[in-house]
Formats: sequence, structure tokens, C-alpha cells
Amino acid sequence: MTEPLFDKIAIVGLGLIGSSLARGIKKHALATTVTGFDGSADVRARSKDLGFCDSIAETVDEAVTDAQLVVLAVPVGAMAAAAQSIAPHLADGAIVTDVGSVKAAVVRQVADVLPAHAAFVPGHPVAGTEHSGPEAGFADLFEGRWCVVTPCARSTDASVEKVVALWTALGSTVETMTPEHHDIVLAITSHIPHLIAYNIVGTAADLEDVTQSEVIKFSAGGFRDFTRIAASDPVMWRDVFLNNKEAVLEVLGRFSEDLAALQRMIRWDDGQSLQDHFARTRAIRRSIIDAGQDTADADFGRPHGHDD
Ligand SMILES: NC(=O)c1ccc[n+]([C@@H]2O[C@H](COP(=O)([O-])OP(=O)(O)OC[C@H]3O[C@@H](n4cnc5c(N)ncnc54)[C@H](O)[C@@H]3O)[C@@H](O)[C@H]2O)c1
Ligand SMILES: O=C(O)C(=O)C[C@]1(C(=O)O)C=C[C@@H](O)C=C1
Repeated sequence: MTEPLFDKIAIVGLGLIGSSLARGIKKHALATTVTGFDGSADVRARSKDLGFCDSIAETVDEAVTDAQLVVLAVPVGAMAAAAQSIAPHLADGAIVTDVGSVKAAVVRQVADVLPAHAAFVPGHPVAGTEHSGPEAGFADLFEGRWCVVTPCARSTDASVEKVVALWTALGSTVETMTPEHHDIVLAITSHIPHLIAYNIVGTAADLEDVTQSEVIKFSAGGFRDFTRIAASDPVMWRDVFLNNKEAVLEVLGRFSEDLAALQRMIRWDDGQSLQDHFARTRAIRRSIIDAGQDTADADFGRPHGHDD
């Protein structure tokens, strides 16, 4: 039997991601003890019943005391408050990491709040579902997925190595980049697609001459996928857009221009341009799939060898 990577891990925020992490860490025996804490008394009680942690602390200081690793798994807009709540209780040499979907704003809000005797290694597992809360978590969520680690001025080589080792042991493939680069990449691959889904489902629901029941009835195809994404947690996504404002607005500008170009092609019966555009995007999907077959390139969010 191999040694656990950490003695005590504390997880702050026990929703989809925090509870999945706790389950995965227990499954792979990556820590001697996993202690959980959530700001909501109701979530703490439900987590205790579900039993995915060794213990659920009633206070944040009890959770964090003596932990070698503290994971912040709260919405991006709550990261600063969570960091402030753990800061006075962190052990000497503790590593703090997070799982937020936005990185530069989290680094700005968290790094300076933490004491000098702790390291901070920002992270983002590119894995999730439209569900939230402790009941939604599962141990294999991170298996065969990417995890992006974005070291900052408060990261040490040793702390980055430990966090990378954790995600690797959970079955993820880790890629390292700057927080700013992460935010622009995820704006196009994750944040804008969610905005499009929220928008199209809202538009469909608002159409006066299409009834709600018709929207449900005919949503078996492409629209159904949009409704799944548009069911994602409102608080989480509000915080993503408010905290990745620049990158999202930059990508959205490009997106709107391209959409306007497609609109013109339809208006002016420019069939050739439409066909050329669709042929190009079809080739892009095919090249992504081909690349995924012999490299670790993304195959729709999954590293090589993990097709659905
Ligand atoms: N859901 C996804 O698909 C997904 C994927 C990757 C990363 N993320 C990121 O992971 C983080 C958590 O997302 P989730 O889906 O698990 O959310 P969730 O809503 O399921 O859980 C978040 C939990 O944090 C708790 N919380 C809020 N503020 C707190 C505080 N100050 N102290 C302690 N607990 C607090 C809430 O009570 C809640 O139980 C977010 O930053 C999100 O951007 C989400
Ligand atoms: O599969 C889904 O439901 C997701 O939306 C997961 C998804 C994504 O966009 O890929 C959503 C947000 C996270 O930050 C990471 C992963």
C-alpha cells in the first residue's frame, strides 16, 4: 500500500466539486483524514448524513487546524470571504488550493489574504455537471478530465508538485498555464457556451407565439443539450461572468461579429459562404477527434483515451 499524499485535507465548500473531491480522495486513499466544512448548516447536516468525509466540522477553524492541504470549493464570488475565514487558522507550511472556474480574479482576491507561512496553488478541474450540492458529487468526476493549475507568486515548486500529484492521482491530466491565459481559454471553451445556452433557452421561453409545451415537446435534439447547460447553478455562473468580465467581453465581441456575418449570409442568400463556413467547422471537429487519437489533445474536454 502506498503512503497517502497528505495527512489531513480540509475541504471548504461541500457542493458538487467539494464533495466529489472528498469522495475521490477517500476512494484513492490520498489523505489520512478528510475534514469538510460548509458555510451552510443545512449542507453540513446533509454532508454528515452522506458520510463522504471522515468528519464534518461545525466551524471553519476546526476544519482547517493542522491541515496540510486546504481546498476552497466555494463559488468564485465567495473565495475572498472563504480565504479570510481560513487565514488565521492555517498551519505552518499549509498549502491552499482552489477549484474556481476563473483564475486571475481568484488570485487577486485570495493570494494577499493568506499568511506568509502558507502557499497558494490555484487550480481548476475542467469537469462538472449542471447539478450542485453535496448529493450531486461522485468519486470519479475528475477521472479522464483535464485539470488546469495556474501557479502564482504565492506558489512554491514543492506546493505545485503536491497539488499536481493530487489531481493526477484522481485520474486527471494536469496542464499548467498563467491565470490570465486560463481565463481567455475558458472564456471561449466554457463560459461563452454557457452564456449562449442561458440566452437561447431564455429566448425560446420568451417567444410569444411558441408555447412552453411546444418548447418541451420539440427539445429532443440540439435544444435539449442547451437546456441541460442552462440548468447550471445560477450563483456559480453569475460569479463566473462577473469575475471573468474582460475575457468574456473580449470573446463575446468576436462572437457577435461572426454571428452578424452569418446573419448577412442568410439575409443575402449567400449559400456558398454558409456552406463554406459549415464545412470549415465540420473539419475543425474532425481534426479535434483525430488529434485526440494519438496525442493528449482535448477530445471535447477529455484527454486522450477517455471518450464517452
Ligand atoms: N459545477 C461545475 O461544473 C464546476 C466545475 C469546475 C469548477 N467549479 C467551481 O467549483 C466551485 C464550487 O462549485 P460547485 O459546483 O461545487 O458549487 P455548489 O453550489 O455545489 O457548492 C458550493 C458550496 O459552497 C458553500 N459556500 C459558499 N460560500 C462559502 C463560504 N464562504 N464558506 C464555506 N462554504 C461556502 C455553499 O454553501 C455550497 O454548499 C466554484 O468556484 C465553481 O466555479 C464548478
Ligand atoms: O459538463 C458540464 O456540465 C459543464 O459545464 C462542465 C464545465 C464546462 O464548461 O466544461 C463547467 C464549468 C467548469 O468550470 C468546468 C467544467
